[in-house]
Amino acid sequence: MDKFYVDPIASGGKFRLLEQSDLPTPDPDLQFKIVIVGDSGCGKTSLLSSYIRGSFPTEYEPTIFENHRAFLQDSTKQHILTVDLWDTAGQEDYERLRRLSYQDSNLIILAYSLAAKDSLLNIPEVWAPEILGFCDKTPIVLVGLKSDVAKKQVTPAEAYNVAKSIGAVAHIECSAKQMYNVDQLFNSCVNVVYNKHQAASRETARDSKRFSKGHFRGASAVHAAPSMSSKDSRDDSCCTIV
Ligand SMILES: Nc1nc2c(ncn2[C@@H]2O[C@H](COP(=O)(O)OP(=O)(O)OP(=O)(O)O)[C@@H](O)[C@H]2O)c(=O)[nH]1
Repeated sequence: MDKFYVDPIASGGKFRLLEQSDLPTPDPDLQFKIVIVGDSGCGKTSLLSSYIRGSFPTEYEPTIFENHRAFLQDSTKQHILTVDLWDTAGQEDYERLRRLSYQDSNLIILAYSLAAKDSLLNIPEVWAPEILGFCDKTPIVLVGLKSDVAKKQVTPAEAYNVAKSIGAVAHIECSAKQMYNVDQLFNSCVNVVYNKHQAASRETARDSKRFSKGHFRGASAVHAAPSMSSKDSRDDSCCTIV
């Protein structure tokens, strides 16, 4: 069995993280929000630091809440994406605050530590139900952190089964400490949000073409329009807390 998998929606493009100093104008309609959640101490903050700053934090400080804005360019250099990365608290004390983070998210990175079996067991027990409660249409990427540890407590088969059971679009192992697979993880995540956005734009363009050609004239148009709009709202992966 493969250690990792990446569904087609999480692959295809290559996105390069840009320095703030050489930043061309970002595309205003290509703005995405990615939230990372998982057990306290599983390595979420270190992963984000490793990706954005290229450095591994030496001290552990429990996160309450933190945001990072990243700009990425696609390989054709036609688009600049704005990606807001939301770091959340794994600690129970900050549960209420964390739950506010899910609003309008385009993707959830659900993290566990390869050095702590409980953190994987908590994926279906704690984290998947919490995510489903707030944004049941938002895609999930499962990530196993601390892949550098000598004694792993999680087997590839166990992680694979959990990933499949929660419907994750990808499962990847990373090490923030060794910078292993970190760029690949975020590239997959950005592919998911970008591919979904492009698919939705193509759908909208097709719909307006059909309307402009008059395909929805007459009685059938009255029925077709509402069902299309309800499908659009189901396909929109953002979640809203009410
Ligand atoms: N060996 C190893 N240790 C890591 C790695 N990533 C993080 N750690 C260590 O794990 C501990 C917790 O890391 P954090 O990134 O702060 O964990 P967190 O998930 O953000 O924790 P909370 O803020 O409490 O939710 C720290 O002592 C890190 O040094 C890694 O890739 N390998």
